[in-house]
Amino acid sequence: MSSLLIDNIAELTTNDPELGPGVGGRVHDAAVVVEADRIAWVGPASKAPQADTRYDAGGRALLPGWVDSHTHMVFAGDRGAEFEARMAGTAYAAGGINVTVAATREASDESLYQNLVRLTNEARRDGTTTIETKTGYGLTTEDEVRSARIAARVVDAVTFLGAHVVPNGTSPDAYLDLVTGPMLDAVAPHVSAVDVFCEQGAFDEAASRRVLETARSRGLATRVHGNQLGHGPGVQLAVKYGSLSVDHLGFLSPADIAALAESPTVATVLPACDLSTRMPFAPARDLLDAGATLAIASNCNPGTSFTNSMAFCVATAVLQMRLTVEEAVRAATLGGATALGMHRDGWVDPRGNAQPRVGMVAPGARADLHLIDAPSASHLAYRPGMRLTRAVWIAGREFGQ
Ligand SMILES: N=CN[C@@H](CCC(=O)O)C(=O)O
Ligand SMILES: [Zn+2]
Repeated sequence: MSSLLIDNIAELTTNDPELGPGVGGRVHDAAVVVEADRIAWVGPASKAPQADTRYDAGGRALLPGWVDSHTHMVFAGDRGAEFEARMAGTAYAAGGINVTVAATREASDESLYQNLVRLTNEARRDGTTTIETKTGYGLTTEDEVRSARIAARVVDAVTFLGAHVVPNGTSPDAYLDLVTGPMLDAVAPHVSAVDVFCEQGAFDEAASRRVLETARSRGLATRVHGNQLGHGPGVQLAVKYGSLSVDHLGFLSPADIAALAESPTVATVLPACDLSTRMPFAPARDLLDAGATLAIASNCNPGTSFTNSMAFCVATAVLQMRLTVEEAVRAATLGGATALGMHRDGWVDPRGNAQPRVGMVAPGARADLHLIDAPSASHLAYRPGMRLTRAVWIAGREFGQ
């Protein structure tokens, strides 16, 4: 088994309190040894063991790769005109999803696959080493299974979002029966979780409850799109049903924040989406101060957030949501891993391979690393909009820049 020593690291973010102080577990003048797909050793460069090969980090900062725990990247078509209208004053509404549904149904398998590969390559080049994506632009049994199968070839986690919106020309009751019945049966073998868009114009409290209850009764993990466009029951349902995460969170009551603070359900904020829809920023500061586990994700999709730049999301979370750099980096790495249940060893990827934990740089973790062209992680927010990625390793292999 060949080993790689990365040394001359000015600042290493480990996210491991046993390795360094603060929420980032930072180590200065550090080195890391990678063996095959895992981290074998982490510590001060002066104590680093020998390895087969050496990479000189050149006094730069090394971080865990980004874990993007919320995207919708199996789609076709473009909604630039809708975005332009929104910037001219038209409010975002859930109904826009059906525009992408129509284009996605029309697209060939190959073009959906190629679009997903293009988007995931963009993300990986920019330091994202773990990617979740959702179905939800097919909304027939055949199109949802197709989306899940295509996603399973490319990403690390696939979530079934048949309950995204009621497709045009279908009755809400009939669709709910389908999405909690035959459609779920057909898609379940290809996904690791079920999501529901609990919002006005999508699925109300009773319908969302039924989606979550059915998924739970089948032993599937759940997630919720909640409290995006207004106050609503999304957070409370996610907590009640033990969902892995509830995502968006622009409109939270004190009781919602308290519920998340006391629950293992991860609060996932989506700063690029808040910006791109001109909605209020989710109260990430309040959530952290209350004690909730926080994740930051891109929500890359053609309607509300057409970016997969986690660095942009982190910069926005620092500059606009009042997080410290360490907090934002942790939320975009270990926070995302927790939201996906990948912060522990042994999670199974869509190809059926058991994987080591992600989201930290610690012995035994997957060797997912992101070297930036800066002496410290602070530059991610200090130099907003700059592409700082210098090198990326995914499971120990360097990803081409
Ligand atoms: N909110 C629901 N789904 C996506 C938007 C999908 C779309 O508009 O196409 C989201 O997370 O923002
Ligand atoms: Zn989403």
